[in-house]
Amino acid sequence: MTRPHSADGREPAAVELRGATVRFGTRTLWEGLDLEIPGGEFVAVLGPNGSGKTTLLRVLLGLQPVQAGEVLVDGHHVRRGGEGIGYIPQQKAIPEDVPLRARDLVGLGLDGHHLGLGLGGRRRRARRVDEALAAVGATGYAHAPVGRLSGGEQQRLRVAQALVGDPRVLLCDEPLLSLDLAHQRTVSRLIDERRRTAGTAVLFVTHEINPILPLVDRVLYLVDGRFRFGTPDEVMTSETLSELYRTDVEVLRVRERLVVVGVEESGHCHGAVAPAEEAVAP
Ligand SMILES: Nc1ncnc2c1ncn2[C@@H]1O[C@H](COP(=O)(O)OP(=O)(O)OP(=O)(O)O)[C@@H](O)[C@H]1O
Repeated sequence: MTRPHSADGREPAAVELRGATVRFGTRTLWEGLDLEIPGGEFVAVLGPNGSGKTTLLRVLLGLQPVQAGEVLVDGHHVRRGGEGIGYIPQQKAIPEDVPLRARDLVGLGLDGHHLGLGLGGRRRRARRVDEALAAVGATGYAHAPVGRLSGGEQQRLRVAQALVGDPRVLLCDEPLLSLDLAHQRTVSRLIDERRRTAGTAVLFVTHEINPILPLVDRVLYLVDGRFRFGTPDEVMTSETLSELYRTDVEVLRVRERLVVVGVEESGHCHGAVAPAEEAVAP
């Protein structure tokens, strides 16, 4: 894909939203969203259930139209099936009878890539798949039927599938769920390495910022149509979160971890403790 340059010859941002607005019927999910994310940046996308985090990823994938504004990936207006994006979707178990081996699933991430025809092309493709499997520690089950693998094993394959095509932008929807601590570290390290060596921009949706906090350059925090975009030090403060949630929220730093007090969420917590648990913070 050719990369258009701006008038001053600079490379375009990996991701750019200008005044983007999404509405479902009469409900405005968010409006006037401006984001400019250069290659190599790691952005955590936070917010309570239903605040529109997954919808933002769907917008970037060209699966969800915006009602106003512009959305560009690598300088091109997004379209469904566009190149250059790797996507780790929110986890759903793969049905047991899906007739795919682990390496076939990873290979799907190369569909649409032109690696050449004939034996040479097939070899290049196989090598890329082998490397991606090895990177997530999945070589040992490369030939297993995917439906028989555990949730964590399947998740590592999704990560390999998203990375195998060398994406310019990597969209991750809670990719650490159901991974044990060792594999959470493997996967975060892999994503971090990719953005450092290949300049891939990362948008990482999560309810739990602490495992990735050292990697995060900026945070996009969405709450009920309001949003804030900035460094963790700018966004993860009592003042900013109290404004966003329109209630008193306290952000504490405890041994390099962020503890958000006063925000109750159903389902998950992003380093948050509900008021009844406040005393737990050591
Ligand atoms: N196609 C659609 N039509 C109508 N409403 C939709 C559609 N897609 C999403 N929504 C609504 O938009 C809101 C945001 O959904 P989204 O999945 O983006 O939230 P989220 O922040 O990722 O939530 P979670 O943390 O629970 O995963 C939800 O209330 C959802 O029901």
